[in-house]
Amino acid sequence: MDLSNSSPVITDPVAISQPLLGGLPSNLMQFSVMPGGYSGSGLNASVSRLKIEEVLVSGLLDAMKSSSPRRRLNLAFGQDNSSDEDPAYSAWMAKCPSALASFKQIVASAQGKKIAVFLDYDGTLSPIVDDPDKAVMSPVMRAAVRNVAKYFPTAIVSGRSRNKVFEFVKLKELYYAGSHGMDIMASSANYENNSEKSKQANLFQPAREFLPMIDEVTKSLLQVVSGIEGATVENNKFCVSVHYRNVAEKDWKLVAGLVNEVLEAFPRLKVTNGRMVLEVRPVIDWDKGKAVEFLLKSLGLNDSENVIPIYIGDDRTDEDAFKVLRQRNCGYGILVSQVPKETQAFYSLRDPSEVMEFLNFLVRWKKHSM
Ligand SMILES: O=P(O)(O)OC[C@H]1O[C@H](O[C@H]2O[C@H](CO)[C@@H](O)[C@H](O)[C@H]2O)[C@H](O)[C@@H](O)[C@@H]1O
Repeated sequence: MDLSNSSPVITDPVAISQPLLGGLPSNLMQFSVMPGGYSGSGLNASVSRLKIEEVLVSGLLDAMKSSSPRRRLNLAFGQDNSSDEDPAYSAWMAKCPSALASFKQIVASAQGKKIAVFLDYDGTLSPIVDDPDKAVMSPVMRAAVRNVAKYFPTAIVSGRSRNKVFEFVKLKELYYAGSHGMDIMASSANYENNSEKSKQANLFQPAREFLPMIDEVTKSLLQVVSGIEGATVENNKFCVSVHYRNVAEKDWKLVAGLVNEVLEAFPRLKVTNGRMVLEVRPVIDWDKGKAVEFLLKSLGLNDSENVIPIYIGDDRTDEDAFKVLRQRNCGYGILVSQVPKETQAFYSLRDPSEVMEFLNFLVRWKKHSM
């Protein structure tokens, strides 16, 4: 499929019009990007403004998870079952049951249908670590993903840049959507030695217009956080991450304040809060959910009667994908979490090791049902 002209470039809400979609294949016309968050003639200031309290709460929750004394003790003994004993977690599990325990129901509903697998990267395929450059995927996890891709169309949908996540995953047989879905390679063949022209033809980059702005904001962010110990900035091509995982808690507010200040000069960018990371990205109506819809459509898997998409992710940005699956009333979102969270997912898994187990279950089930 040639997607070379299909990236609708958005410069101005008023300028959004069909001619921009000239080269988009007709079945993908619905994937035009509308500006999200614009209010009237300008941007609502709250769109880009970060709620500093939110940074504190979500950062603290994340920190608590990795530092609770009981969990540290359990980990030291090679087990991590602390959340089993927590009544709040058990109550949550009743609403969002384990995808391992519910495996039979999941595959029963997929009988005679085609499963498509969508996987987030950080916190899903690789454990969360302090240094984002060291978030490698274990060889056993890679083998599990490779096996899954032998039987089911499989895509990685990550906040990382597409190239970076490919460097971690290293599997040419998958589809990749980087930058929170804003950089989609709709053909796995393009990780072979194909020409630049053919690679471009299969790219869908709805925020291409924002590249210079992202480079510019990266420079400003690097400058403002340079004095804060532990703060780092990661350019993810169509979005930027400001990491505060290694920043002293007393300075989290400062980091959030500085990011807010920088964004005053970039009204077409917004910021959201992930796992101890502030994610700056274009204000366009495009997210991981839209990316999943796009991939389903472009891979010929849009038949919701006969295709069961399974999306596994751990982060807030994955909620957009869970929501899409709920709204389509097909497939399952699976949240990776060790703490109760408000979610649109149907099922849960506790950590990447359970994700691997689930993927292995899928492969075994498929082999036996063939
Ligand atoms: O959509 P994802 O693939 O989950 O990407 C979201 C962010 O993931 C990475 O940051 C997270 O993982 C790091 C490594 O474990 C960790 O150090 C950091 O605190 C986490 O937030 C990535 O580095 C970010 O750029 C992504 O936005």
